[in-house]
Amino acid sequence: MLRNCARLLLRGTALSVRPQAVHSVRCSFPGITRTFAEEQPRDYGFPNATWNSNMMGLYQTYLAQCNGGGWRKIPSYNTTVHHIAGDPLDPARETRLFTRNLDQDGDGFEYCMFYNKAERRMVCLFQPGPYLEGPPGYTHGGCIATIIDSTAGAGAVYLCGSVMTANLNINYKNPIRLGSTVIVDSKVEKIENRKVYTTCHIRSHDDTVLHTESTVLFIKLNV
Ligand SMILES: CCCCCCCCCC(=O)SCCNC(=O)CCNC(=O)[C@H](O)C(C)(C)COP(=O)(O)OP(=O)(O)OC[C@H]1O[C@@H](n2cnc3c(N)ncnc32)[C@H](O)[C@@H]1OP(=O)(O)O
Repeated sequence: MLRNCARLLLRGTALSVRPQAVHSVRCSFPGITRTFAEEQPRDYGFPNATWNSNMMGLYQTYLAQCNGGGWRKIPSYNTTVHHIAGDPLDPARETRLFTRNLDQDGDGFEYCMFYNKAERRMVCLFQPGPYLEGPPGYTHGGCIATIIDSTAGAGAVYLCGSVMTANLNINYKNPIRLGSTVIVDSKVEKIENRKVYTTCHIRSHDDTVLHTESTVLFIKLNV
């Protein structure tokens, strides 16, 4: 049963999304204007007005490396597919991805991801919002664990297909100020049968501060 649930959850999180809510969103930034078709689910990995200048600068830097530089931008939706035969979830029920569960842009997890298959890396540009507070003014450790798990998990999924987190170890080195921009950099180091070993570091936007170092073990499900 647990295994089936895991399959359903992770199959959904992998590479496709349920075409669900109707969104009509316009994002305008210097050089970037996008209007989303009504029936298209919103890709939350595109800039919005709450992104600070460091977030925008890094976004443009990674985006530039998507043209022949080995990177590609990963779409980010607010829900996962669970309309699969035998799904124990009620198909009529709305679910939301934990990291995309707030309605107001900027309040919670603001992030976008870029994937480099050759380097087995998934990089997440992350700007924690005010509703992720732990210590006054700083990001809650559980939220930091979440963005590590999500980034390393996405990297494992893009390389290996459906996986489930089995173990997550974090050394918290320096607190992350709310509203700042950090780089979550994960890498698949080793694959042994069903076990996918990853490392993940979080550094400040300018690479001067190491916030966390971590290892995450994922177990492949569809083997
Ligand atoms: C694009 C979008 C991407 C989104 C990414 C999303 C990231 C978020 C991911 C999550 O949040 S997942 C939710 C949190 N994780 C869980 O709830 C997992 C709960 N645990 C389980 O479901 C099962 O324990 C698990 C699927 C991980 C493994 O159960 P299995 O029955 O499939 O495997 P098994 O126990 O036989 O172990 C398989 C191998 O892994 C090893 N293993 C399992 N758990 C381990 C562990 N904790 N530490 C070390 N090794 C472990 C185990 O020893 C064995 O090694 P060997 O093949 O060498 O014998």
